[in-house]
Amino acid sequence: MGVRFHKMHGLGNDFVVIDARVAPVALSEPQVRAIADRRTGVGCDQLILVETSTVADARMRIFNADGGEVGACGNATRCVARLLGEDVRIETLAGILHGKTNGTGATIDMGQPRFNWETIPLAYAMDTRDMPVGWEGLERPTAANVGNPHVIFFVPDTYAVALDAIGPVIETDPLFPERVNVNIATVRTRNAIDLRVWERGVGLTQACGTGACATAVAAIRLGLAGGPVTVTLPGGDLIIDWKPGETIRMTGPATHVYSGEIDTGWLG
Ligand SMILES: N[C@H](CCC[C@H](N)C(=O)O)C(=O)O
Repeated sequence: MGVRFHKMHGLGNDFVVIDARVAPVALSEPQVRAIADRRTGVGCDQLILVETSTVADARMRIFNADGGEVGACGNATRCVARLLGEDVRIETLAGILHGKTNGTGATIDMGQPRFNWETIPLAYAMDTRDMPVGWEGLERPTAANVGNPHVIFFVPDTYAVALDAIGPVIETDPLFPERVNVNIATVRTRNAIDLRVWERGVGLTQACGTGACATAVAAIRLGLAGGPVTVTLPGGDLIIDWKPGETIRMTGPATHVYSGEIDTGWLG
């Protein structure tokens, strides 16, 4: 008797999705890490548990590859929407999200962004539009919470930044009590942004849906862009639409690769 799962991804940000609505599944942090391991496990950036909900069509729980449970995952939300149906409401730790599937993906209403330092959260008060901090040449970022914490640096060339080196330093800086997702963005036009992300609890990913949301919203808030914004990540494009006072709409692909079964004997 094993645990059935769906291997899915959004622009290469990949997931093991376990539908636990019929038979509940409880996984410890070490078990999540074991499943996420790309050599000895199935391999994924995040493990997603789909459970029953009393307030929505289903509840989505999100676990990073390091085993930690977090509040939001944009790319996985599109994948879960495709599993659930055409027009769905998904309960998450960050609130109830509304999703509509289309041809090869989905549009998700990701809720309203938050900007106050306490909501990011930061360890002490500061203006999150232009933060008086810096790390090895990356200066004056901005921050947003879109169900999870993001710090965003606007730079001339995102691909010139050694994100694999500086990402973990910023992710674990004491300024961020819950750690943080690190976004390095280049605004190409008012409707086009290049983005790379060092994800909290994972590392470099091919795409980050909440990172694209946080970055597009930050650019619009700072007057650098106007919605809808095409955010180009290493894995491809997401379309983010937002105006101040509105909720964020994210549109992009969601791919089902295969379904399989994890041997619970191995899982321990
Ligand atoms: N690493 C994120 C969760 C997954 C976000 C990303 N995969 C997305 O598509 O939004 C965090 O710890 O908040």
